[in-house]
Amino acid sequence: MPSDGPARGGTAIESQFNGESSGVSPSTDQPAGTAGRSGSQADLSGYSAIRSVLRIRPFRRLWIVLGVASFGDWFGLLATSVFAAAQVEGNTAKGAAFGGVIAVRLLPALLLGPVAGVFADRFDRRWTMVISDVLRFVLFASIPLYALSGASGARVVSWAVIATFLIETVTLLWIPAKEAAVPNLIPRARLETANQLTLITTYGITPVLAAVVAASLDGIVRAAVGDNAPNWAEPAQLALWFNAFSRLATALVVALGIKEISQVRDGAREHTEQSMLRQFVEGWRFIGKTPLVRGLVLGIFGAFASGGIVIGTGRFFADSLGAGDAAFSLLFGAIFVGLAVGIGLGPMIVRDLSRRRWFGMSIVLASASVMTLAFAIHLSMALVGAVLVGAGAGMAFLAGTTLLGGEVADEVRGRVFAVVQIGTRMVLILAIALGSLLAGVGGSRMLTIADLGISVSATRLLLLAAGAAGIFAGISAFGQMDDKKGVPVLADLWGSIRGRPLMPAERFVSAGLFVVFEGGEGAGKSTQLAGLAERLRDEGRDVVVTREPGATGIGERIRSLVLDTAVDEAPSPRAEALLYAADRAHHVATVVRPALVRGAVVISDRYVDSSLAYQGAGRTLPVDEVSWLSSWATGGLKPDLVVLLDVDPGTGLSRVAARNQAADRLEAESVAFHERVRYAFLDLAAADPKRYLVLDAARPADEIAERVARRVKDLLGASGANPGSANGPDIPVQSELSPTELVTTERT
Ligand SMILES: Nc1ncnc2c1ncn2[C@@H]1O[C@H](COP(=O)(O)OP(=O)(O)OP(=O)(O)O)[C@@H](O)[C@H]1O
Ligand SMILES: Cc1cn([C@H]2C[C@H](O)[C@@H](COP(=O)(O)O)O2)c(=O)[nH]c1=O
Repeated sequence: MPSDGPARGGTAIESQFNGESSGVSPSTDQPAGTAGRSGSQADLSGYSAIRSVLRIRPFRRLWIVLGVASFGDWFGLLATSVFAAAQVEGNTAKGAAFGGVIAVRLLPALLLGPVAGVFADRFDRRWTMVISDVLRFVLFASIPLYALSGASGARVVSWAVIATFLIETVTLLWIPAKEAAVPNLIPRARLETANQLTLITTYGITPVLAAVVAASLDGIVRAAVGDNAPNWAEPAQLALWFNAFSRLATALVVALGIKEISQVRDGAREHTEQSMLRQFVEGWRFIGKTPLVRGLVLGIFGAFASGGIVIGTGRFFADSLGAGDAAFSLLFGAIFVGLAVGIGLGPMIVRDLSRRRWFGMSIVLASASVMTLAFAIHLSMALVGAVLVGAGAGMAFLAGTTLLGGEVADEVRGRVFAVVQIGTRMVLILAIALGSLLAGVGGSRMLTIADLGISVSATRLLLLAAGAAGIFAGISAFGQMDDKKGVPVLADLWGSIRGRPLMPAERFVSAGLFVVFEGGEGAGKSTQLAGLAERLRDEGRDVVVTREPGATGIGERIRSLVLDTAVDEAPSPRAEALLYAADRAHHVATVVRPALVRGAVVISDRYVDSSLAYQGAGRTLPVDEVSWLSSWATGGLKPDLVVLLDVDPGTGLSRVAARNQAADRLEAESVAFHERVRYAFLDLAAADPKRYLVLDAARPADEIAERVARRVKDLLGASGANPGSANGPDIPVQSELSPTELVTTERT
């Protein structure tokens, strides 16, 4: 089986990029779930992202030799099987020889796999790779050499089987060493692109190329040397020689050209002091105890199990559609097309979606598509389903490998990869075997429901069950790994596709209460806010009175920029929205949050809703964009209570005019503008009545003050906000944005 999988980068060693990294510094402290992505990465187009990855010399060299070796492996896989079959006479013997070589390739993983990862974490990975490749060179070359020695066909096949077993055993040591080493060559930000590149090379380009070359090799050889070609020029033997020398080339390049692979970090050195048994046990313990890794492993196994069922039942399924072998090949091809689409285009589609979420969602997509196959009544439906199965599986594979590389520590990476690699093989083989066995045994029954004749076949029931199991695995993986708990999944996906993923609320513990006064011009906010503060202070509470814009030094300057008509140049609507957001970000970070943490009652004259009403409805900017901006600026902090003083713009503006001060830039806006603002406020309140207290601002000020005080008192009773203490209570009170409320677009 081709042995070079994706690169799983995580921690980069800066010195490796000297002169070649185009100044991108590696990052080791990205938040969970973002492995493989960063702002800079997201900004790069697919082509320039690939170019920037290939500028990293050690990775470029490795990618080239791995491409050649992968071609050699596919070529070798085809060749060894055909070669073995060619050595014996009769269909049964040929079939046994062909199948024997394939089966023997899978066997070592089952027997020796569990210890392979320990080698990768224990010994120098470069030399593990080099020695493994030299051994593989010798073993691959030994098969055609033995055939040339004149040994009987049966002996040659026996040796081919033994050599293949040994090659696969050595490969088991090589894969985890390579997988665990490559992440150290690539900065996290470029990991996903590196994985795309290696996956497409390994599972897309090289197998196709190998199949084409294998199919045309016979003709090429005959054209070159005529019909009496010497034994060594037999296509199968040539393929084995190529496979052998490609491994020698890999060994040489890794030994002499990619010395960076040998670099070991301190943590890894400590572990080499442990016994192999201890390291082995610790590897399993790590997988069992770490939710992320557990989720990844479960998800990958689930996806491979449903994939295996699809492959195992493929032929029966094609028959159930009334189509034959051609349909089976088409379906198989459709899955590969889907895989390529998922791996190649997936990241461009989902953009900055959390990779942890993407992983679970992709498994659910693949599994749901498996389920739809069960209901396909026409080949065209089945083809669409098969493309989606492939796309989901491809995206899950890419996300999973990137996450494993980016978030599993270097010192256990080899063991984790070994478990994944062995587990997937076992699950795949079992699922294929079980799928074809059950589909064959189960046959198909015709049920008549009402007047409809419905064919219920075991194949379709199996597909249904596999899809359901896959969905279960995907949802479980999602639950274990989710790094944006509570943020609505579909809205997050949709937002990400549009370039605006939702953010989880920033973690912080509030011990206070956050009250905001909102309303149009002259509604009486300042009057009410001052009254409430006074009452609370009289009760001995720690009260912080603040406002937007202009509560801080920076805020004051922003206030002047947006409102002061003496500043000649009026900001454009988008600039205005950004300025308010900047004021808010600074205000929340330096005034509001610290006060809430301390246990104070924070009362603010205006907050996020003003932006939604004025910049959104008033200036007619897209409200969801303004909302996203504010969410980002505040880290998702929402008030506990919004007191909306609803006023007719005519009344409010006349109160303002009575002050005999020059109108600021927004007060000077048209009545229609202020009407839009008023109704936007009312809409916001209607969408979340529990959080709002809407009062008629035309009522007497005292009456309004009473109503506000009563509501705040209730809240203070419920929240336990700290009266007068400079230190918050030990028990945190949740004042954070409830995640479902992040999508303020929904309410507007
Ligand atoms: N309920 C009320 N009835 C009548 N007048 C009021 C009432 N509340 C406040 N006022 C008066 O209306 C004017 C504006 O009040 P205030 O400054 O409190 O409003 P505001 O909403 O803060 O205004 P701005 O939008 O300019 O910030 C003041 O002169 C105030 O005395
Ligand atoms: C926070 C915020 C405010 N505005 C507008 C609303 C008012 O016209 C002024 C603030 O003046 P006030 O006398 O302090 O009420 O700014 C806005 O347009 N967008 C916002 O986010």
